[in-house]
Amino acid sequence: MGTPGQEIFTTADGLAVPAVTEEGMREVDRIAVEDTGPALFQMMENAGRNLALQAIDMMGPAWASSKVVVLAGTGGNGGGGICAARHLANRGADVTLSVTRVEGLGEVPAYQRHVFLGTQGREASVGELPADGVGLVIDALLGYSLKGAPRGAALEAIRWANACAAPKLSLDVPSGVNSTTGDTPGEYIKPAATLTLALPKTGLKAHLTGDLILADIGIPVACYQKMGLKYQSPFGAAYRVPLRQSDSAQGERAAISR
Ligand SMILES: NC(=O)C1=CN([C@@H]2O[C@H](COP(=O)(O)OP(=O)(O)OC[C@H]3O[C@@H](n4cnc5c(N)ncnc54)[C@H](O)[C@@H]3O)[C@@H](O)[C@H]2O)[C@H](O)CC1
Ligand SMILES: [K+]
Repeated sequence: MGTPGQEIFTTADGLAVPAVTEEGMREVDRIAVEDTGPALFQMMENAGRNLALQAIDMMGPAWASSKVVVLAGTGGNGGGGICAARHLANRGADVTLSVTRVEGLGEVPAYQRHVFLGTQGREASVGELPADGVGLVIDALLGYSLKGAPRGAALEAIRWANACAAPKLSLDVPSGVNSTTGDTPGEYIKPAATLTLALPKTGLKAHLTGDLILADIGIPVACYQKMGLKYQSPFGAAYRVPLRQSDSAQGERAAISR
């Protein structure tokens, strides 16, 4: 379920965390949904809440007066972004949500949007997004189900984000990056940080992710054991922990910054 490549992900304490391919992560999801839990609604809520907290950390003390733009796709990745948009708006942040195709939203992401619509947050199409004054862009366009080069409304949103000077925070995987291989078949987001869910993905190369943070979405150890993964929880008392990658690109980055 892990490898290709020699990706080794470790916490600051040196604990190794197993990486999974798209197929491996789908299997985690399947076991959770059909057997151990949590349900998709719960996992997405945990993802979105962690994402909102990470966004607040990135914006610093001025977060409540910063403009946040949340770019959301139609699938599970978008659902986490919409959930984060609600948590931020509930706290009085200035949030604009842009969903690529509202009519294409899956059931759980559509429910997340229904809840978001009860907040003070705004919705806008990509063409209506502010050109400047944005403090943070949350990238929840495409996750581990990316197939080929981004196209259509997702591509338009990636282009808008890449032209925007604000730092980006990607959910699970930078949109446009293949979560298994790290390939970029077309345009892709270049984030300052990536918050990945449950387990790191094999394609999360250091030169693509910015800071890499792992978020707990409530999956029990039994789920990973059923997959035969050697897993020890890296979270301790936290819900988010920074990870280090030891792929060759990180070596290159370290060499450049020395
Ligand atoms: N256990 C977990 O880790 C959980 C992860 N979650 C998040 O869900 C996504 C995966 O969700 P999924 O619905 O499978 O798909 P995506 O959101 O990645 O993609 C949505 C949608 O995008 C379309 N698409 C695919 N390729 C392209 C392309 N090249 N251009 C344009 N559009 C494209 C396609 O139609 C897809 O359906 C995972 O990454 C996590 O963020 C859940 O929150 C729950 C548990
Ligand atoms: K993403």
